[in-house]
Formats: sequence, C-alpha cells, structure tokens
Amino acid sequence: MTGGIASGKSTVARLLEAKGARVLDADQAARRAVEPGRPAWRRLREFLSADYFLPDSGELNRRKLRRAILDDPHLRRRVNEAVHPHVLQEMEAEWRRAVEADPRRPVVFDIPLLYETGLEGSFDCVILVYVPAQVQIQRLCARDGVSRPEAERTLEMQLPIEQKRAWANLVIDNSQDLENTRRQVDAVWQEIAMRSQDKRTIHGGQTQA
Ligand SMILES: CC(C)(COP(=O)(O)OP(=O)(O)OC[C@H]1O[C@@H](n2cnc3c(N)ncnc32)[C@H](O)[C@@H]1O)[C@@H](O)C(=O)NCCC(=O)NCCS
Ligand SMILES: Nc1ncnc2c1ncn2[C@@H]1O[C@H](COP(=O)(O)OP(=O)(O)OP(=O)(O)O)[C@@H](O)[C@H]1O
Repeated sequence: MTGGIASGKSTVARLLEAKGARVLDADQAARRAVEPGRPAWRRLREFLSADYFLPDSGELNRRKLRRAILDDPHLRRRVNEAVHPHVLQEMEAEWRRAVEADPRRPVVFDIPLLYETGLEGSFDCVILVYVPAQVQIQRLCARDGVSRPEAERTLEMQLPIEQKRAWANLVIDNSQDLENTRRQVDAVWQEIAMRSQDKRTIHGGQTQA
C-alpha cells in the first residue's frame, strides 16, 4: 500500500487491520532504524552535524531534518541511502515473523516511497490511497501545522500522486468522508482475500500487498 504524504495511508491501514490484515509500516520501521546507536543512526552521524541530534538522548531532531531534506535533494539522497537499506531489513524481518505467526493472514506493507524506491515489483499488488494533490496539501497543513509553501515543497519530494494512480493495481479514493473510504476498503479487502486464496491454491504461499 502506498500514497503520497497525508493521503491517508495510516487511516486506511487502521481500516485494513480491523478487517484482519497485518500492516507493516515503513515510517515506523524507519523511526526504529534511526534510534540512537542503531547502524542507520551511526551512518547519519557520519555526515549530519551534531545539531541534527538532541543533546541528551542523541535522538534525531526529526523536525530539523525534515526541513533540511525539503530544500536539499543532495542531502535527501544521502539520508535515503543511509536509512532505506535498514528500513528494508527491518520490514523483511517483520514480514518473516508475521508469516511464521500466521501464514494465512494477508500482510500489507505501508510504504510511502514505494514507487520512488522502485519496490513496486516486489509485491503481489499495489494499493494506492489516493487524494488529489490539493487535498494532500490541505490535510498536511491541518495535521502538521506546516505552511502551504512548505506543504507544496514536501509534495515535490515525491512522485506526483496522479502518476501513482496510473500505476497502481487498486485505488482507494480517500478524498470523501471516512464512510466512503470504509466502503472502498471493504471491496479491496475482498480482492486481497481472493488473491490470497489464489496464491495459496497455486503456491500454498503467503500473500503480501
Ligand atoms: C525526514 C524525517 C526525519 C521526518 O520525520 P517525521 O517524523 O517528521 O515524518 P515521518 O517519518 O512520519 O514521515 C512522514 C512522511 O514524510 C514523507 N517522507 C519522509 N521521508 C521522505 C523522503 N526521504 N523522501 C520523500 N518523502 C519523505 C513520507 O510521505 C512520510 O510518510 C523522516 O521522515 C525520515 O527519517 N525520512 C528518511 C527515511 C525515509 O525515507 N522514510 C520514508 C519511508 S518509505
Ligand atoms: N477521509 C478523510 N477525510 C478527512 N480527513 C482525513 C481523511 N483521511 C485522513 N484524514 C486526515 O488527513 C491527515 C492525513 O491522514 P493520514 O495520517 O492517515 O495520512 P498518511 O498518508 O498516513 O500520512 P503520512 O504520509 O504523513 O504518513 C490526518 O490528519 C487524517 O486524520
């Protein structure tokens, strides 16, 4: 599952979990990967100055880094190179634990940068949580208290959501009210359940979306 920033991935993830899916969240995996002392944190310390880390805990100053990568694509690339490999390792390990715990339970990976990192081919199907860019901006400003220009620059860090809509297998349009989204999640869940069944029939394996 992917989307754009503030398109509603976490909102849809909660609805899919309520249907029985195991959802693995790349943002949470990235948060764990940069905890003080972890390999990705050490990589960041190699090129980020001390003021990017909180003095007492050594934790990443997320707000400061988020602002910095907005305007500096070179820095964003270095941060991505330092963090993404460890996010993938974290998610792979989480996926194996999920499959061991319950091989029949569909697993959904919530990956904001799925297309930006070229990972879409690793999954049985791609679900896009879609809202028009203007709705992304409006919700991002409301949720994070960022200015409209900052929200617009944040969207520019990602591929256009209309492009992702053309590529995705399944689209959940989250631009209306939650009830409307919930109905679409019900339909997508049927599709996931069917694909899981087909996959088990053909390979007796585990489905991931
Ligand atoms: C920049 C950081 C510190 C900002 O932390 P913060 O808590 O404010 O935001 P959070 O991590 O919840 O991310 C919110 C959203 O920002 C967008 N975003 C985050 N990092 C990036 C990036 N490198 N490129 C484009 N968009 C990004 C995504 O849509 C994400 O869902 C953090 O996002 C980070 O460490 N990013 C680099 C790792 C990464 O690429 N994470 C995305 C996982 S796919
Ligand atoms: N259908 C909806 N109607 C109105 N507001 C919504 C709807 N869906 C989500 N929101 C709100 O929009 C904001 C973004 O939603 P959410 O946090 O789920 O997006 P996200 O894609 O997970 O964000 P991020 O990319 O930052 O992880 C939140 O404040 C959420 O409460």
